[in-house]
Amino acid sequence: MIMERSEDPFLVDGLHVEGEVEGDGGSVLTANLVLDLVGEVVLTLNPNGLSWKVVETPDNELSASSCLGRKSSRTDMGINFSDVYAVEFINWGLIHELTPQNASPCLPRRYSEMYHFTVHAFQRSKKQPSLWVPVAYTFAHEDLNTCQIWVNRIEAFLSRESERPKSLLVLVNPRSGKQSGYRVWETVAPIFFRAKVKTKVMVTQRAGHAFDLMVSMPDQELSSYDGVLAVGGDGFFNEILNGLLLSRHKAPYPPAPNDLVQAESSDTNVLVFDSSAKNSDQGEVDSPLLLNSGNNLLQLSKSGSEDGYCNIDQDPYFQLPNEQFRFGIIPAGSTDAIVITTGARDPVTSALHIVLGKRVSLDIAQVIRWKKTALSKVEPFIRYAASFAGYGFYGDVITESEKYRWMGPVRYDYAGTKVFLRHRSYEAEVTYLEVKPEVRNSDQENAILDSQKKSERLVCKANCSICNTRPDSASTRGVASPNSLFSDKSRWLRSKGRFLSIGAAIISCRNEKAPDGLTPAFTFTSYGDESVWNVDGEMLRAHQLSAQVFRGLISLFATGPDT
Ligand SMILES: Nc1ncnc2c1ncn2[C@@H]1O[C@H](COP(=O)(O)OP(=O)(O)OP(=O)(O)O)[C@@H](O)[C@H]1O
Repeated sequence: MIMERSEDPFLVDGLHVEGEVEGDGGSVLTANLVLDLVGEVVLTLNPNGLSWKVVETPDNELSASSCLGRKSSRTDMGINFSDVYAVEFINWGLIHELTPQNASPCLPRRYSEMYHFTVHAFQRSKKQPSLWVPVAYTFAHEDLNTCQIWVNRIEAFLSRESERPKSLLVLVNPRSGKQSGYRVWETVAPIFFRAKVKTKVMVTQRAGHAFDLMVSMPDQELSSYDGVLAVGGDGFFNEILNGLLLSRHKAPYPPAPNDLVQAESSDTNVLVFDSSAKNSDQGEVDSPLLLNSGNNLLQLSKSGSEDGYCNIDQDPYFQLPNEQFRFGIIPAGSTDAIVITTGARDPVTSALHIVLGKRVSLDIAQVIRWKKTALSKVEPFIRYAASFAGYGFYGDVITESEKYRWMGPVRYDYAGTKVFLRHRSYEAEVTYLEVKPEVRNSDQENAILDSQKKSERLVCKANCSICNTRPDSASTRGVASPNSLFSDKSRWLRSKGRFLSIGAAIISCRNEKAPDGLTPAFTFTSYGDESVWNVDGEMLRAHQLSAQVFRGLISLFATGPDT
């Protein structure tokens, strides 16, 4: 390798910024620049990122970086492109060039005027590593051209990070939490601006507005975005999720409770799913989308899909599951359960994860209300939930808490305590699919045991190796549906009696501790008339209901620290 040093301020060894990189250590570009608050540094760009070394002069022995909370230049010598979300050319301006020796780091230092550019990245909060905070490094040089070349080269490397979004639809609920949705958006908007992510921001005017927007948005327009962000809480995210999925997700329903008839079997717990049985209310469904489960099973068998997922009439523009289109949440609500289960509850951390293009697959439950009261006709009504569907205690808490919305987030504590003290129980009948443990090889078994040792509460938030290497990995990457299990008559179990509560939490991807424990489908009949379900913070009144989980149905911009 021939190393050439020219009059050019850059030392270039085997430089191919747009292509393969050759050379010792892959160094691409090196130059002397001034790092703001530090002094002169030798800055090097390599395919993975930037690194710098302080040029030792008597004047810059000490860095004053601690004034801005930045690590000392002596320990913080580099940054990976995967952690850089923007580079900005700032033009001519003041640079805090040197810290006089022995001076207090926070005293004014020597200023120079130069051209400069800023590299924006994140660092983990020292107190709470799951929180990310933005950090900026400003480099300066007297020559305009030098700065521009650095900016162009860094931008070229950043543009290779193909997972990062370029265009997002942002829906803001001004009423979220303590009425702070818009303020939260204003806090994080500069991060998107710097990262050059185009945002179309819509502030909702009323409850249901986000739902209507998503339902009516043409698929072509939807596909022009890399994702949709909810600036709000779980209820608001739920509106967006439902607005998007309701007309676009096409799959067979789980069986209605009516479709499950008791088997003439000695085992009274075993139920048989009778796919030929006519639903007593058949014919009373008017919506073409809301077919009864019998019809859906017919479609399933006609589709001939091996995995049981019925891809009927998929829209040419917006397919589901959709790897490219992601949902995102900037938490601004009262509970923010989905953000908490997938990462850190902090708007800035979320925004940084989003611009860096982090991704997790999210399991989504489809909840179908068949009957509202014992006497009502079949009224199939669909809802999707990303975190939770619960009846009994949970339904009563949401009902009670609505009376105290004026209290803000504390309403849940207040309503929860009140409902708990009532100690009610609820009569119901539940049938559910038994999920048999899958046979794993010893490596997978060991990996699971290891992760369990590390943390009892460890949750798999990504398309992790264990989930991806499971024997049924095809069905865990988004095409999963328990429909293929519906016809397995031996798997339906029934439970009848009084319950304090019935709930199902849906957690992103899979919990490694219980990969086989997630009930993929259940049906429910209450003995009383209507019961209230809490479906991701929305009240759903139902007498008969069934639900199924679709694994990895949507992609989410991760907000988690470990993704
Ligand atoms: N402009 C608006 N005015 C009044 N209500 C709105 C408006 N926009 C949205 N909403 C409604 O506000 C409800 C609650 O919003 P959101 O989920 O953001 O906050 P939250 O209830 O405080 O938080 P969480 O759901 O996490 O407990 C949503 O169900 C939505 O329908």
